[in-house]
Amino acid sequence: MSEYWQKLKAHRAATMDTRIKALFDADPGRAGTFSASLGEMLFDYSKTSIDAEAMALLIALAQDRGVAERREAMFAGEKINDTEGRAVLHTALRNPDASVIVDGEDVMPEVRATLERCCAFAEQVRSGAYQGQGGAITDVVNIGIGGSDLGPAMAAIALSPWADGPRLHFVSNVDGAQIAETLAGLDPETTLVIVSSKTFTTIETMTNAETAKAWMAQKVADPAAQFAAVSTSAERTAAFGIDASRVFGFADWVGGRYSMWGPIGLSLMIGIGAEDFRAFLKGGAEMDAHFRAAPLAENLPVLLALVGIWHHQVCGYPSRAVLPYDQRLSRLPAYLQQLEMESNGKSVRMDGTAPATVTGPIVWGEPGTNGQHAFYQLIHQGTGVVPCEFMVAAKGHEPELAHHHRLLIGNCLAQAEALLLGRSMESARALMEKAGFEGAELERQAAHRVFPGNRPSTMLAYPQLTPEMLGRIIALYEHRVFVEGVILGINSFDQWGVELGKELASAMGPILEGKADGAGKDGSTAQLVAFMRSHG
Ligand SMILES: O=P(O)(O)OC[C@H]1O[C@H](O)[C@H](O)[C@@H](O)[C@@H]1O
Repeated sequence: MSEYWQKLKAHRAATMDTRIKALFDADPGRAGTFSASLGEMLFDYSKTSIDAEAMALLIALAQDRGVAERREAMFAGEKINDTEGRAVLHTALRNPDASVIVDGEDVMPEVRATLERCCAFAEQVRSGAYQGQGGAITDVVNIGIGGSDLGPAMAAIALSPWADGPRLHFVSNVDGAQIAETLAGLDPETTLVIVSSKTFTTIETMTNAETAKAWMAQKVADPAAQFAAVSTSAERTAAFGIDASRVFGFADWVGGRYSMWGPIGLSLMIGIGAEDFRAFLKGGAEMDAHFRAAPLAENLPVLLALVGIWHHQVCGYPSRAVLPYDQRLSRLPAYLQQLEMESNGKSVRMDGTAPATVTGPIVWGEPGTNGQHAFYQLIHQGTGVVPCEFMVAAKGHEPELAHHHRLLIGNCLAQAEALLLGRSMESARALMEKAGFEGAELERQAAHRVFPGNRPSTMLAYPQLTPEMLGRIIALYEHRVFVEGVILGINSFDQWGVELGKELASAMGPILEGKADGAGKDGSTAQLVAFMRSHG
């Protein structure tokens, strides 16, 4: 363990009893000092126990771990994903004017050409220049899972005020319930199906794609003509029968969970239009430029990562909650669960050794104010501490409902304040006295109304959720994951942990069908197979 980890732990131990509120009392400028901004986006991490010394140590740790060097290696197209032998260049997708060399070749002409093709196809679908066999496309179904679903599905909700194209639907689960219910409401003659899969082998996606094709074939003479594909495998998309003119490729240096900036965003492009999609890319590129240029101590992704390191690795809080006070970001927690947990949920470092500290935390969340009426009880009064990452826009999209938005913001700020301040036993007693309690009963009732407070939170505030702002937010979190990964010494860009379950699942099919026996299975699995066979 490097000297900075030791120093951070020692500093935490020495300052544990200092309440965050006391840090504000001691330093009237605290909010400004422990905040950073990019244009009109403000990141305030002052409601955490990080003080000047902790921040200096965290920055020193980031420097010691080579964050700046790794960052440049990533942008330069070096093969930093070295367990898969790949570069990591999703940033190139949102910066089409850049020049990036991989294996001696400038990859950008291809990136630009694909973006142009995607945008052109999206506009053809929107304008009716491309038609279904029963007329203009009214509905688009994106079939994909994980990184081939969560990004565009999340963004389609986030950017609904910009949706002026065909309706978008997303099918990911192999559970037939989802595709059955989605297709039930649609007309095959005016539906476009986009099969999105980096590998084009994912069992869920391929099963759903075949089902959609059969559904289409019931009413349409040439079902494949109403399919498009997004994949790195031109061979497999051709084998599925999709014409190359509607196949949009990307390179293996775009990780699945980092892929919404390229052709995986095709459904979104159709929904909101090429121009607004480009604004989303622009927002991502702005965050990239900031990430590369801003000093570490003013660098939003670096600061967000260091707050994460402080809370999980130094303070030992096991999870973090993402709490967007923005109903349109309702799928952001799910998106971030893949981004963060698939990237940094590792038990091995780049060099093959075990990490010296815990790695990625559990990430969870729900939009506010809904969460307040559900799990905030635990956040306020539970025995464990959950650092909360709030986010909120100053302005909504419903001017006639500005009073709703005021309430939304009020709740968001009040929750962060309540977490910070808490309520002492003394105040709880005063409340109970007013309510007419006395003696032992007053004490008992008051104890239930105590809030420990001193619970950390951060706030990401922005003027309004626009395509550009969403691009900034997503890129901010991507780079946060990267910085945390570099500090932990792990590869944030592979996902070997998803493979074993897949292998076992493909062997389970024949056993469930009774075509293979389950000999050698553990007792529990054998019992469950028997249950499924007899009740199925
Ligand atoms: O895009 P695909 O190749 O179909 O992959 C879809 C998803 O499945 C895999 O199991 C990975 O865990 C994800 O990172 C990926 O996004």
